[in-house]
Amino acid sequence: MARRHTGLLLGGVLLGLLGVAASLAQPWAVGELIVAAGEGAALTVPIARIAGLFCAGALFSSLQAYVIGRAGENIVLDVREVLVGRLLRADLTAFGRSSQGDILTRAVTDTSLVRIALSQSLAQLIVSGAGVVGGVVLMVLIDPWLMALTLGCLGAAGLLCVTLARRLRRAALRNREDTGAFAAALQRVLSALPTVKASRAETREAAGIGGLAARARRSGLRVTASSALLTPSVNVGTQGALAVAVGAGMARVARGEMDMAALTTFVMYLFHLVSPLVMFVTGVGQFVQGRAAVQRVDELARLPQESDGPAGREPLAPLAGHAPAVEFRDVRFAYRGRGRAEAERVLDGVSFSVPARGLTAVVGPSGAGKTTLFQLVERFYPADAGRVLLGGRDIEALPLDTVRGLVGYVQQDSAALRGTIRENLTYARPDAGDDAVREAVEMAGLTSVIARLPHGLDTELGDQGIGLSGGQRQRLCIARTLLQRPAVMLLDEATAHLDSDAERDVREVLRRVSRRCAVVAVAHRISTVVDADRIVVLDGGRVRATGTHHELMERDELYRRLAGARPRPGPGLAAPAAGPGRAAP
Ligand SMILES: Nc1ncnc2c1ncn2[C@@H]1O[C@H](COP(=O)(O)OP(=O)(O)OP(=O)(O)O)[C@@H](O)[C@H]1O
Repeated sequence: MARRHTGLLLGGVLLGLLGVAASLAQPWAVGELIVAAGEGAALTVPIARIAGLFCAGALFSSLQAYVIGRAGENIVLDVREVLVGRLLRADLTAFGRSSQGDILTRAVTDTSLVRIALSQSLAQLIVSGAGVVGGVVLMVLIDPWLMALTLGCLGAAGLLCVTLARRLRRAALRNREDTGAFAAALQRVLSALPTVKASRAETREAAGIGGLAARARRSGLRVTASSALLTPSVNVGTQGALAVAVGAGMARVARGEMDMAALTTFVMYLFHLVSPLVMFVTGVGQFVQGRAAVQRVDELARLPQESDGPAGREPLAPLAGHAPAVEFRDVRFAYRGRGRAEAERVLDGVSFSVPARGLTAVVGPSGAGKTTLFQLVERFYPADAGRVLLGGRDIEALPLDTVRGLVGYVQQDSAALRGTIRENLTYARPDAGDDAVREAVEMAGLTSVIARLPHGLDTELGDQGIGLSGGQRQRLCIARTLLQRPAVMLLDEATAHLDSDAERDVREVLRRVSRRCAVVAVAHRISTVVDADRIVVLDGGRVRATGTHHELMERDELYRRLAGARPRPGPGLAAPAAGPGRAAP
């Protein structure tokens, strides 16, 4: 990515090198001034030359700082754009393994450090390195013997710096990780603040997060200690070199092996070497710290991505009428979660089909795999074996965009986003007109709710839709999905938060929608699905029975239990009796 901005970076480096050239010429110009003064010649030209070189040096170095800073901001923008794109298209299994706080730290703070590593410090290294090399070469030309002595002192300081830089890099990486852990812990509690308060866990959490902040401080101090040692070690080296150069140089002048102008020029170069040397070493420090951030950003950018499926976009034609809208054929699936060697199978040979029109309900005990079925239809995860078909076509053979355009999904936790109600409604179809929005709102039974809000459709909601009740949020999500006009609508516990009146309304909505497309609803409350055209009973990742409410009440024991009916007496199903261990309440 830095390579894309080579032009600006090279321009900045060139300006920096011009600045170096101007400052390297300054001691030479001072030497010329001394010679001219010694000979009693006119001083106007040498003084003007020195002034010109000072101004040019200052101009070039400030231009360099601006151009390099600009390249750095451009690089950060590119990195962030790519990161955001990759995060939004990340594979959900891989995404689930990362902590969101750590992702945020990498995307926000580490990318800023990347700028320093890839632009400022890199350019600083090149420019100040050139200043050091240029100065050393000129000093060798003036007096190689004196320069050899000086280099001895600088070399010792250089070795120390390399050791410190290595330590700094390790400390910086550790510090970035500790900062990420702190952010992750903070994000964890902020996203569940009401739970934290209700559990009276504020003090405990504050202590835990405070501990992580203290750990970040400790590794930050190690970074500071290593970088604080870097610059003084160069200073000691250059001061030692200066003392040696002046002492040995004066002895050479006294012996007549060197003239005073040459020694002055040499010492001035040595002074001039200090600044680029310090900058070089600071640049090394920043660069190694930035490299630690680059490594973390790079890891984030490698997050596995969802595959788009076949190239191109297939038109969102309604599904063919003759084929089932959705069909599961012997589907097996297990979540590959964090550090689980052997993932537990969640779906174990599921087969059933959903007609192109009508209401199909999926019921079953908690953990039976109902939500997982929906996740596979949305292609959030691929099936391990078997096939999921959409309108008779294997979803793996359809472009991802087409699959998600055809399928509308109202999640169990009714996700609403920060923004206005209108923005939430048109999220899946930003071009929806007012009439379409009104129709969807009406169908989802939200008209009166919105009419009571102070700004109607333009009322702002907080994070996760704060500002609406759970049931209202759920209906908002239903309206959003309706607006998308999907061929298959998946509703996960769409009536869980509704009272019986609202539930009756939503049931009516589902009935109406199911005349237009296939509706598949997961429900715990059997009352929501009694009038479903077909009910699939899922248990332990397998389809246990299918049929209408009456058929299942007749023949399926689990369904009767879910429906809250009295179990029929039969083998192995004795009516509950109070045993000796059970006390009456
Ligand atoms: N992202 C995930 N990673 C790992 N395991 C998961 C994940 N999501 C669900 N599971 C596991 O898969 C199993 C089925 O979960 P699923 O959410 O499909 O059940 P469900 O029938 O919808 O349950 P409920 O009615 O309680 O919502 C559960 O045992 C659960 O622990």
